[in-house]
Amino acid sequence: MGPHPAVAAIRLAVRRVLHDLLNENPEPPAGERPLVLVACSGGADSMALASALAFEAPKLGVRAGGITVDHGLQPGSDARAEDVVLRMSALGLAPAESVAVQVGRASDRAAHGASYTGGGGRRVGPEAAARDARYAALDEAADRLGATAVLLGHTRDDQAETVLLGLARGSGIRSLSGMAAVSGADGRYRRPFLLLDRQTARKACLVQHLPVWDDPHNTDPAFTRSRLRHEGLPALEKALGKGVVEALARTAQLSRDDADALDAWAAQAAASVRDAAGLLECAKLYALPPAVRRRILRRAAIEAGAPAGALFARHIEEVDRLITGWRGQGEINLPGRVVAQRQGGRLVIRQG
Ligand SMILES: Nc1ncnc2c1ncn2[C@@H]1O[C@H](COP(=O)(O)OP(=O)(O)OP(=O)(O)O)[C@@H](O)[C@H]1O
Repeated sequence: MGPHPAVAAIRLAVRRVLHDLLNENPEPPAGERPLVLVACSGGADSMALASALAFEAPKLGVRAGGITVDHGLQPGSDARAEDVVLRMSALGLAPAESVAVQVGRASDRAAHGASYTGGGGRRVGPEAAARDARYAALDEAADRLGATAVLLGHTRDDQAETVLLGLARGSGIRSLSGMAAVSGADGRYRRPFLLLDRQTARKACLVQHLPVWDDPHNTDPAFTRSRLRHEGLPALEKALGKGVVEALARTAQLSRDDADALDAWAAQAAASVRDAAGLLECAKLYALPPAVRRRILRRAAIEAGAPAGALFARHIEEVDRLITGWRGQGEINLPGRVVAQRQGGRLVIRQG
């Protein structure tokens, strides 16, 4: 008898990613077997992922290890992290490690010297600060251990939530495109479960008798994502039907393809709208479709020193009005002390 369908599904998802990794890296360094790590919180999604990696990796000549990050946000989190390490070891993952980070202040350092500042020192909320600290620690662990990839347990449900959060921000199709299946430096992070629903991951843990830890943050209504998970999405499903999660995940994929195409178009067009001195020509910008023009403006603002995370759609719209709604406006102030100004048919964006 084959494995339970949920177990078969999680294993297939991981096998596909391992095949991709082996195809991309046919020659592992110094003839060693490649190492793939799972980032495991001890929750159902990443425990299911850990079990599937431990099962599939040896069959493909891949070493499988696991890292759990102790954010130190709750009393006893260190003991829980050690417990996750034991569970990962019991699955056969080696190395299996916990890495402690401190979340909260920009001066904090993750263990082993990894640092986080929330991307250029921008101000971050508690959820984002924990995430930044976690990725810094995972990056550091992957470098130190020479791992080819780090697997993350985000599911289709997480993807649907991310799309809705992007939709609510109102900042264009890039923010609707959710999480990428492949991301990070050299495509280090992989999300094998992005097309798999959370219930399947949970079921796979249940039938394999894997104990899972439910993060109290996931049900705490103080957190936006938790409210969305427990109130927003169920209400949408009630109003629109059960297919909503799948449709939102599909929206993510379609939006990502569109956003990538528009980014590529904008990158090409950016050169053709500059004069010999490299300044942006307003008439040429005016002739471009708004989606392409705004991308060029955004890129120019970032190149001038505006921090990407602080640059919102409304900033770019204001700069765009210097092109499309010119009535002699003055300078537009952007984050990072960047100033945009129209001067004699040219758009000048520079740090003031
Ligand atoms: N403390 C942690 N240590 C290591 N990896 C983590 C940790 N927290 C999250 N991750 C990774 O990030 C993924 C997404 O985490 P998140 O908390 O957003 O979602 P989740 O649905 O609660 O996942 P899980 O059920 O695995 O906890 C996890 O599946 C895991 O791969």
